[in-house]
Amino acid sequence: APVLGLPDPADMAFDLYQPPGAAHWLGTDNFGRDIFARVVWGARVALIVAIGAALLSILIGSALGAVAGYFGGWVDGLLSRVFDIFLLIPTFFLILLIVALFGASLPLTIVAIALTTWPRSARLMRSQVLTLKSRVYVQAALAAGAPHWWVILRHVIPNGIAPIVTDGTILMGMAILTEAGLSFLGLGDQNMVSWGSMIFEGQRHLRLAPWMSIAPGVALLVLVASLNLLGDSVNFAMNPQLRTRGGAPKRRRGVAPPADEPAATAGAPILQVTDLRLEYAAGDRRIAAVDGVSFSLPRGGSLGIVGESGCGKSSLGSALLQTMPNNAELTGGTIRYDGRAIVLDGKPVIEGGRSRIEALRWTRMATIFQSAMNALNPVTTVRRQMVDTLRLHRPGMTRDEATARIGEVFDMIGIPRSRMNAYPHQLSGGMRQRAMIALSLILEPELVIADEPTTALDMLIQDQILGEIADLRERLNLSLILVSHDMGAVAESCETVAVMYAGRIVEIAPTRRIFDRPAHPYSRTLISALPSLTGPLETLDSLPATGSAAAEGGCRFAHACPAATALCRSTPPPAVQLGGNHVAECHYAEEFAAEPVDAAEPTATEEACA
Ligand SMILES: Nc1ncnc2c1ncn2[C@@H]1O[C@H](COP(=O)(O)OP(=O)(O)OP(=O)(O)O)[C@@H](O)[C@H]1O
Repeated sequence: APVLGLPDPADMAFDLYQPPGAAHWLGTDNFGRDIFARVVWGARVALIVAIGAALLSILIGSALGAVAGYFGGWVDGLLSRVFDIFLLIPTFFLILLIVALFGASLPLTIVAIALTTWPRSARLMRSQVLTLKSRVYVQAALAAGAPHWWVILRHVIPNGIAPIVTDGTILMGMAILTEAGLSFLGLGDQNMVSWGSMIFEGQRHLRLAPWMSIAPGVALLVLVASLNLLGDSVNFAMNPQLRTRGGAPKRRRGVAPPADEPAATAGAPILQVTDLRLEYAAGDRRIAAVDGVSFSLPRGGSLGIVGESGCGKSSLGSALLQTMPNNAELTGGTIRYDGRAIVLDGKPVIEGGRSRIEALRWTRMATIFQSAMNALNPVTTVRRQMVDTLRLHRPGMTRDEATARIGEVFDMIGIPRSRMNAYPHQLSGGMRQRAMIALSLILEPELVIADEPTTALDMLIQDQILGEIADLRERLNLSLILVSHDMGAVAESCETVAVMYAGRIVEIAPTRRIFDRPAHPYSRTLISALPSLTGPLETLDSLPATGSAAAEGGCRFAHACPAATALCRSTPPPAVQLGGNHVAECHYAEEFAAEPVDAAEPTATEEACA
């Protein structure tokens, strides 16, 4: 108010009960005091109470909540009872007691509000910490020798604070309303201008000067509503996931099936992808994660998609199933399942009010996720999750029939039936991944998309699981897409290999053929990086990070290619057909294909392919 040059809120004039006008924007009260000046001064009291009470409440609540959640056991039991006791104390009663004992003052009002609201922050922080403490980065910090207080301060509180800060803005609103209520009752600090006391005075003169109570009432409403909106914005700003993935899966605008679409033809590939493009919105940037991918998978066939981390393999997998995050968009391309379009020009095909992919997902096209621990619901038994999936798609199925079907799939995957009622955390990593495979097969799909199904498992279990997938594929005549960064794993399980680099399939060929005659220098690098079974140990060359040559118009691998020429740097390579379903995007594909890769020693994979 002093900055705005407003009159002193206590200044009295002779213009009593002046309605709002040019001289007094919000009018004057029964003593001729300027209401606008008093509303602005009142805002100061409201904000002091709001910030003071919320800060105190969050500080006490977060600290005690973090300790309770982190240490658990009797510490948690004791502190939780303390939270409960404080939650039971009525704020007004406590303040009445304080006013009676110490007299009314603003700091005491702040302390009283904080004393009754901190358990709210404490409970919130406790539940955050209960989840966070089992995270791997917390375990890693402890294993590295960090003391508990450091782990709480450095890892637990910063990761759990976002919802508490958001709740803090709601606490601020509550504190303002409580202070206004107290002042209304005459229990506030009488030396300060408060909206509550203004409303009280206003209601006594309501007929004569309604503006006296309307002005502080509206100010109260606007400030509390603004704080709630601020809470939403703080949450949005502190949680990057809300900006990218937040909310329910996005409903994407669909298209009707093409009028001239032929009926499903026998012998059509189970999956046919043409020029598929997927982009992510990351702030102002667009990331073209899948940049014109085409391939075709025959029924019962198997395709391995390999490439380095970040080349777009998982994005391609999610585009095929239409399970992309909300910041992803298909910007073009067609996907046909069994001859019928499920995506046309980047848009999902809708038929009878439902997208075709929804009708196919899990029943005919299933997926095996990368990390079974994240994919399986931790608070539900494996059997329960499978029963739910079965009954969702087959509503007539009884619980006993569902359990019998789960038993069959468990036998097939090699998990003892007795483990059906286990929770995911009670299973070993390999068993959990097998349970994930069982879940993907429960509805007898025709096509399975496995995204790095053996990551995080030891070599022996990796090998067993890949062997089981290959075996199941043969027994059930499944079609398989295996996404992996491991050329060897793909060679063991798939008939065809597609090598991806910077969002494109740069080479695709039957497995034996790509190992014998790789025609793209990137595939050659991947193959020569496979360990030799009998040769001496070699130091591997590393590749520079994915380049931006594509943006400049050349081959996207040119910056890392030992054989790149001026042509590679200036002109995008054509898709060179090398015969026998072998295609490579390289200006010199024919020359490379004529040159065997490293004939000296058989690699582990070559043995597997043989
Ligand atoms: N949700 C997202 N928002 C923004 N960019 C993303 C998102 N997910 C992936 N990307 C980017 O898209 C590109 C392709 O990522 P993708 O996860 O598909 O690669 P990948 O080959 O599967 O890698 P990895 O083997 O490590 O899983 C990368 O540049 C990645 O940073």
